[in-house]
Amino acid sequence: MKITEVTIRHMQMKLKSPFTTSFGTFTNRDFLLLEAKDADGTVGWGESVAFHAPWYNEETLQTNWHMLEDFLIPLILNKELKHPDEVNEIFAAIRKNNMAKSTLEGAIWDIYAQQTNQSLAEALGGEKEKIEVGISIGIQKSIAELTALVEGYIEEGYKRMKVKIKPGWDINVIRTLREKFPDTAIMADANSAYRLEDIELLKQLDEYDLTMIEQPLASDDIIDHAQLQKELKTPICLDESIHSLEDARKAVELGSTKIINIKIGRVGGLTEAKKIHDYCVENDIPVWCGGMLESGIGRSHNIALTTLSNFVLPGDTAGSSRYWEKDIITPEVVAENGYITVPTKAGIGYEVDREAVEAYTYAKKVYK
Ligand SMILES: O=C(O)CCC(=O)C1=CC=C[C@@H](O)[C@@H]1C(=O)O
Ligand SMILES: [Mg+2]
Repeated sequence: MKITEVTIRHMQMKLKSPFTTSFGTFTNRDFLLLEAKDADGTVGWGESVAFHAPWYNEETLQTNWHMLEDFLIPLILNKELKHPDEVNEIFAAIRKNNMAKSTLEGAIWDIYAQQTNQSLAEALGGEKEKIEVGISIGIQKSIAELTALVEGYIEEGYKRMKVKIKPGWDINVIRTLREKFPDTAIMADANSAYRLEDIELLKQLDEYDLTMIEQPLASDDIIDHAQLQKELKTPICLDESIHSLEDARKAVELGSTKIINIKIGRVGGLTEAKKIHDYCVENDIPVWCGGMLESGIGRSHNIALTTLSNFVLPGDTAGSSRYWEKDIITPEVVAENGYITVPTKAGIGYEVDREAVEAYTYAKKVYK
């Protein structure tokens, strides 16, 4: 492999429904789409999951563009590569900026899979022909609106509901959902909205048979989570706290988490995501694939990663129609009865709808 050209596009796609978390609400998804071309003409696609503002982590669409233009693309352009794992090693010299790294690395994995005539799932060592997925629902204006949404998604066949919680929108919400949906798998994502002082309130959640509580405490913490997990029956799942295999090892050894939400962008790419998966296999820690409101490109990478054996819990990779009037891939990602069939074509397994890409492109730049 030798990447001879990279195009970065700032994409703007309107979300079908606003997404509210303990950080705030947004109705559009601005993100970077990266198209890499190999010397032999093969084209691979990657997607930055950084948001327009640094609310989920310290990265933004703009910091990603700066890091790709000034550091990451220059390290890769016209360099002979034998395997995408080399990108993880080359980028180790650059501190953090994982979402920027993941954007370019993902496109190179796509090229490698095509050149070796494998689906991205096979290239990663995936085994599944279909993957189980759930739905993540943002904070709603009322509990009635939330329960109506949950009812609708259960009718669509999704079997796991992820709801957001924050102080003042927690116990009543979970109690109502559990009463209305006694047999549905329900999990709560707090996005660091609580403190260790809230331990008595969080312990009340143990009554409702949640599959997990995601990231209840600070986004850079594993110490207080270990303390909290000792007091909770419900498994803690870490998301924002885990940026690397080393973070995962320390959190597991401390007892800070019993489940890990792996997000390719947050951990710096597919190679690191696979390392975390493999470590969790050895330590009996189930994992699942989180979502970042991706377009079909990021969604296709999530699907491929989720085919690895230890992705045993439904992830947040719902169908395209949950997010977009029109996605930028064909066919769109479709979840049937809570399952997505894994594409078998070489690479990400979907065609990119270039007309739709151009229609959503706000700005673009080519690097040669
Ligand atoms: O992509 C999806 O549908 C899931 C999105 C989602 O739940 C999240 C995205 C980004 C930050 C949070 O709000 C939340 C998460 O932490 O998992
Ligand atoms: Mg989360």
